[in-house]
Amino acid sequence: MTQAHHLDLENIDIRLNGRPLVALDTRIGPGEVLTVMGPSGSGKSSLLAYLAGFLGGDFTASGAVRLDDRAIQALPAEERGIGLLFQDPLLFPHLSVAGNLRFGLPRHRRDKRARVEAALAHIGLAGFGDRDPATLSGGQKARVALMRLLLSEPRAVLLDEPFSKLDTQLRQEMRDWVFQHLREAGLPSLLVTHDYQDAEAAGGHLIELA
Ligand SMILES: Nc1ncnc2c1ncn2[C@@H]1O[C@H](COP(=O)(O)OP(=O)(O)OP(=O)(O)O)[C@@H](O)[C@H]1O
Repeated sequence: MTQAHHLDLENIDIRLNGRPLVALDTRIGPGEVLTVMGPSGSGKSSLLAYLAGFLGGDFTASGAVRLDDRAIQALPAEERGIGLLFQDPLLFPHLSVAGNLRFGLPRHRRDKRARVEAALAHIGLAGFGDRDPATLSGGQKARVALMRLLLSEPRAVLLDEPFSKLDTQLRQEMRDWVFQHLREAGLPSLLVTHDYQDAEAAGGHLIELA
């Protein structure tokens, strides 16, 4: 484990046009995954949007979001230190695979080339650096997306249905792979999913929004 981070969600109260939508008070420790489930419209995406810093205008929210004891709920999204992983890998089509990974690296990092090479080897894609991301398989794209996220050195991660577009076998492999990496990186994570097997593989607490 390189570093240990923790995320505190203190008395979070999200309302939509004044009506209570999400109420939550919990801590996510280093390497832990909190799974959030619930029916369509119960507020899962709104919770992620609040934590990430882009909740829409019809919503109001109160409560503190502390990342490593620092309140971040008033910071702009890019200053929060939170990484996002979505359903689609969202690789930049105009960049090579290596270019996508390089994009994740903080600007001040030196030895970028060596880091990207090491990252490619780590995800089993040594020699794939010059490839167009469109030529990768679904699983390869997903691995590049997670590695790009980890290279950006987030202090917490939000995952929004990250496996839902993968077929059953790949889904199983990817969930184990992703959760293992998040654990090893000591990152507190929040997973939104409709799949109980995702929750089981995540291994942490589960909350269900009503
Ligand atoms: N930009 C928006 N402006 C106004 N209302 C919104 C907006 N986005 C979502 N809503 C409403 O907020 C409520 C919660 O939506 P949200 O997307 O958070 O639910 P969800 O649990 O993520 O649903 P799903 O599982 O379908 O993705 C719903 O009633 C939805 O219609």
